[in-house]
Amino acid sequence: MAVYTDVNEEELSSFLTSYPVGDLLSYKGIAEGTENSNYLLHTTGGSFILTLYEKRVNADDLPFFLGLMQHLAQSGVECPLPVARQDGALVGQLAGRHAALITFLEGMWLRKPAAVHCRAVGAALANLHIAGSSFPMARTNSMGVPEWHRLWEGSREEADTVEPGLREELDREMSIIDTQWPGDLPSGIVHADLFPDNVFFLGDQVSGLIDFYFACNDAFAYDIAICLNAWCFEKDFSFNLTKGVALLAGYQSVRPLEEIEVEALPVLVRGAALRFQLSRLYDWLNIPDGPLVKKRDPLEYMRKLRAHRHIRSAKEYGWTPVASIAAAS
Ligand SMILES: Nc1ncnc2c1ncn2[C@@H]1O[C@H](COP(=O)(O)OP(=O)(O)OP(=O)(O)O)[C@@H](O)[C@H]1O
Ligand SMILES: N[C@@H](CCO)C(=O)O
Repeated sequence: MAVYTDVNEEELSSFLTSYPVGDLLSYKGIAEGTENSNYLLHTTGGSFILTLYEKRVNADDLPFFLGLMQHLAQSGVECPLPVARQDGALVGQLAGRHAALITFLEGMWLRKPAAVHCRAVGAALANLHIAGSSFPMARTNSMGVPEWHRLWEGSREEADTVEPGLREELDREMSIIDTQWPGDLPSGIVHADLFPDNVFFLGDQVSGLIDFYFACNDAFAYDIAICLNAWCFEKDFSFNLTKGVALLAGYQSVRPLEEIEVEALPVLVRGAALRFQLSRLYDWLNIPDGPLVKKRDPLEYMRKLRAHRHIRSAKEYGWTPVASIAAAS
């Protein structure tokens, strides 16, 4: 559970007087998420999510994240709308943290997404990429390759305590990525963390995307690579090609991939697995255990990474040219 910061009723009620949301009826901490503290609020004005930003979110980035949500919501992407305070600001202060209120989205995230959901998420991702192109702000990826080195430096010495041999294996992965990571791919606003728990569904339709706190400017195909990792593996760590086909076809139904992106896909997928392997390993080794903190499996992405080593082409992830998708449908 991720409630790092407790909020009492009195301070919350006082905080809410700055927002046009009426009076507090009830609130409770949300037992999911790992980065920030989240509360579900019911007020006389409706239901909202209150987020208190914890240490990994830089306060200077909040105008970008909240402005992006506002821009995407206004461009037809289903995502929460930040609620402005009476003075127009989107960010306030609560319990010693920067805090924001966003609208509550109906729907639920899927523990076992099927191919039909992978297709829908692929299309939603491409819509986000297109809608993001008119967003005027930019943000460097704070979880890009330079940060992977920092995470690795902070984990390397103790890596073998998690699994013998991990240090040598990840040293090799880091040097492969350093030499093969592509530049100059089509880029723009990316979500950078579009895992199943960040996509809500009503039936088979996407009802909303949440958690834009890693969003940044980066290669569109890297965002697809993150989704292939997060959506298309089975519990036994085998890659489900049917889901890969569906996700990529959904994406290409909105934005066909350029050849340069198709060529780069295998190394991007491998790098995306490395990114989550490193952040989870770092957290596993460096964040103190606590009853309200859920740390994620530090080896899940290692197993995915190992599966990627055998893959050489985008076709093995399910990519097919747009013309053959059209001919088949
Ligand atoms: N707008 C929303 N509408 C409904 N529920 C929401 C909304 N935003 C967040 N939630 C709920 O809060 C949970 C945590 O939110 P979120 O994923 O943003 O937190 P986080 O700490 O940043 O987590 P993560 O580890 O995924 O980065 C979600 O799983 C969801 O249940
Ligand atoms: N989606 C990330 C958590 C950070 O948002 C992970 O599963 O490691």
